[in-house]
Formats: sequence, structure tokens, C-alpha cells
Amino acid sequence: MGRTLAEKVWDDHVVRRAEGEPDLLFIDLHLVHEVTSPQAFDGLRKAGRPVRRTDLTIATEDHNTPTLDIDKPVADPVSRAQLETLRKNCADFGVRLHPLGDDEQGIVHVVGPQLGLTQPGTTVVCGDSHTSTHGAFGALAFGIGTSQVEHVLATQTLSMSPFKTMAVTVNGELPEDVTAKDLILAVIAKIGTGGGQGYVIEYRGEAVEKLSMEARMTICNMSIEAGARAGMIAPDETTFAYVEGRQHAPKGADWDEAVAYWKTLRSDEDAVFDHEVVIEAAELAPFVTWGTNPGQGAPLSASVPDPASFTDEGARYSAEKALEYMDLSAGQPLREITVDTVFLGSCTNGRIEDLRSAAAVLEGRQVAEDVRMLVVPGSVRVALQAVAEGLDKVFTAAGAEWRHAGCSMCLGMNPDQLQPGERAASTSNRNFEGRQGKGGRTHLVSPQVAAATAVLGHLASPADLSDVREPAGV
Ligand SMILES: CC(C)[C@H](C(=O)O)[C@@H](O)C(=O)O
Ligand code: SF4
Repeated sequence: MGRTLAEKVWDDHVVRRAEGEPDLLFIDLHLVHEVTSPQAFDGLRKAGRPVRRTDLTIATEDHNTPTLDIDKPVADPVSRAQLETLRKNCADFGVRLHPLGDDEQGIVHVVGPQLGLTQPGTTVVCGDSHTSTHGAFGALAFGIGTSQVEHVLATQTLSMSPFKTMAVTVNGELPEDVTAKDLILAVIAKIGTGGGQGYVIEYRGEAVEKLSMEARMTICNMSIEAGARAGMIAPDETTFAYVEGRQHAPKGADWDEAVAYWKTLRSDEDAVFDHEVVIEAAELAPFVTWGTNPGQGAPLSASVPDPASFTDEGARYSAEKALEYMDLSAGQPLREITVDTVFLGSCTNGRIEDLRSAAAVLEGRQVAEDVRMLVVPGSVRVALQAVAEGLDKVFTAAGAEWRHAGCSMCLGMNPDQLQPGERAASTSNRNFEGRQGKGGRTHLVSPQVAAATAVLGHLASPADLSDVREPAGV
């Protein structure tokens, strides 16, 4: 019987298999950040063990880093301690680290791909749930817990139980105003935040094949929000073109050999998935969330749903709670929801293409009075590229704040936070209660919707802006 892409990558990494036991997998790339690594390094220290493969391990600082005044000491003592601990651990164990201030620093899931470390057919792990991002390259990429981080540091292997496979096939072409973010929010709304539990999801179909690597990363990134263990997309010419020439990409004859292997990484025609979901791209529209989990979303043109309309009791209860927390009422048009803050950034939508598309909407326009917009590139490299293209000027001319790279307002682990009761349109991936600051309210949106929302002060898409901008030269 044929195998799926995920099964092929898995099989190629098994170093030990025994009846009734989980497989032991070799790990090609271990990404490390300050939040989930301290106890793992402590464990190694106690056991007197070194890091087994420092050449396959790389660390960056992202969650606790400030996005202003990065040349000054980190003010918050907890964050400072986290960063200092990572620096000491990396120095003690010989792990490559890109600290705050370094040109390769940034969100761990932006840094791996941009260095060419994330490659098709590899196994990638990190003590971070959004490691699923790297699956966009046809890598098998999992988030792991701190004890597993220690295991990988010590052995470069991981013990894993088998997963189920799911295919999400997106037929046809996405409408012009529909982005990868809208697509994945629609997928999660359809299958639910638990719909992917136990599965590795492979995204396929014409609409997915046409997507850029940035867009594919947005989709795989949020697989975890559907509860999936990983998300994957088969590597193709788009993938190879993205990887080629990057710092750690194979070179010369190694490149040709790698591409020949990567081309075999597709699900076989006769491969059988445990579950299949089919989506018609033409039916999709800009999508936003109204609730407090990423599955509580709807097309922007819709209204806040009535909890009573949910037949499932759990869904009804959770919608009631969400509306209460979000201070929304059933029937309210989503377009009429006003926001205080717009956050453009995160490992979901903090890449150069995301910044470009938001800048294209903001060019010649102004962020509404009473709205603050934070633009936070996913990495220093993304920031440098944006500056080279003049995007930072577009953002600041529009009245947005241009910040230093990091996780920033995606989660409240650094100074960028919502105040209690504040409402944000955010390009990040989680709208949980208090995620962006205690009492803060989050609507998940695409970069384009974020930019249009910043201009109008209420949830909006670029199509709503047609009369706001003076054409250039008039
Ligand atoms: C801090 C980290 C463990 C966490 C994760 O695993 O995803 C964070 O990145 C997040 O997005 O909530
Ligand atoms: S940007 Fe957000 S989701 Fe991504 S790693 Fe940082 S905190 Fe987690």
C-alpha cells in the first residue's frame, strides 16, 4: 500500500522499532528558546551529560524580548532572568545562540526557515507548539514538552507513538481577497479546535500548491490550533526555490542529490488517509474570529452568532462564555466591532510577505485616531528586508509603530500587552482569554484585514477601503 508524505518522513527517521513500543526517531533539527529550555539544561547538568549534537541545535531569544529599547538592560526581572539563563546554558553547553541584538535573532519559527535549516523531509522539534510551522517545507515538525527537550538535547532522538493521517484538500483557486490566514481559520472553524487531535494534517490541492512558502507556513503554523500534532505540505518547486542559496541549504552536488530525494516526498496516489476534508477555495472569504478559541470564527461579512444556534451543548456553552468575555452580542455585524489595537506580527504572520501585503493596504492611508498599530517583524532579517524595501516608512507614515523583532503582543510575556478590556485585531494565532494581556480581547485576522481594520477602526477588509485612499499623483 502507498504511504503518505508524513509516513515517508517518519519511516526515514526510525532508529529503533520494537513491537508494542513507540518508535525512536532521529531528530534533524532542534530549535530552542528561552521559555521551555531552562529545566532541560538543568536536567543535563544534573546527569553530567553534554548536548549530543550541538551542530543540530540552535537557540534564539523571542518570547521575553522587548521590542523597544533593546540596547538597554531588559527591565522586567523575570524576562531578564529567562534570557540570561538561556545565554548561560548555551555558553555552557556549546549551543549556537542568536541573542537580542544579533542579526539572526527572531521568532524561532521564522529563524529556522530563513537560515535554510528547515528543509524538506527533515524532523524538526522545539519546545514550542507552533513548531508545526516548519511542516510547510514537507518536514515532520512537532512541538515537544520540556522533558522531551532534555531527551533530544541528550540523545538527538525522540520516542514517538504513531499518529493518524488527515488530508485537507483545497480545490480550485482562492478568491483574490482571500489569504492563507483566512483559509486556515476557515479550516479550524470547520473541523473544530479538537478536530485534528492525534492527526498529522497534510494540506494539498490546487489552492495550496499555488501558495508561497510564507503562506504555507501560516497554514501549517495554525495546525496546532486544530489540535493536530503537525501540519505538512509536500515540497515542490516553490519550496526548492525558497530553500536554495540559504546559509544552511545544501550546495553543489549535495543540492542536486537533496532535490532528487525531496521530489520523492509526496503522498503516493494509493496512500490512504485516516480522514479527509475537502474545501472549495471559491467558497472562502476573509475570515475573523469572534470568540476565545481559534475555531470560533466566521466570514467578516457575517454577524456574531447566537449561542442558541449551536446544537452541540459544549459549543453553545463555550460561545456564551466567549461572548461574555469578548463583550459582544449575538447578531452584531462583525464589521461593526471597533478595536483599540492592531497587532501585525508573530510566527503566523510576521514574515516579509505579510508585512508587504499590509503595507500595500496602508500606503497613502492613515491608522485611525484612537487606534494604535504595532508592526513587529518576525525576525531581524525580516526587519532589514522591510527597511530595504521602505516598508517601515510606509508603516510609520501611516501612524503605526515600527518595532524590533520578537513574539511581542502575540502573548503577554514581554512589555507589549493589551490593557484590561482593550480589544485587538491581531495577526497572531491564539485568541484565548488574557493571551495578549490580562482582560484583553483578541480577534484573529489576516495581515490585510489587520491593515484595513487599522485604517477604519473597526474590523474590515481592504475591499471596504476603496474610497479612502487618494490615487497616487492626484
Ligand atoms: C511559550 C511557548 C511554550 C508557547 C507554545 O508552546 O506555543 C508559546 O510560544 C505560545 O505561542 O503559546
Ligand atoms: S509568535 Fe506567538 S505563537 Fe509564535 S512562538 Fe511566539 S508566542 Fe508562540
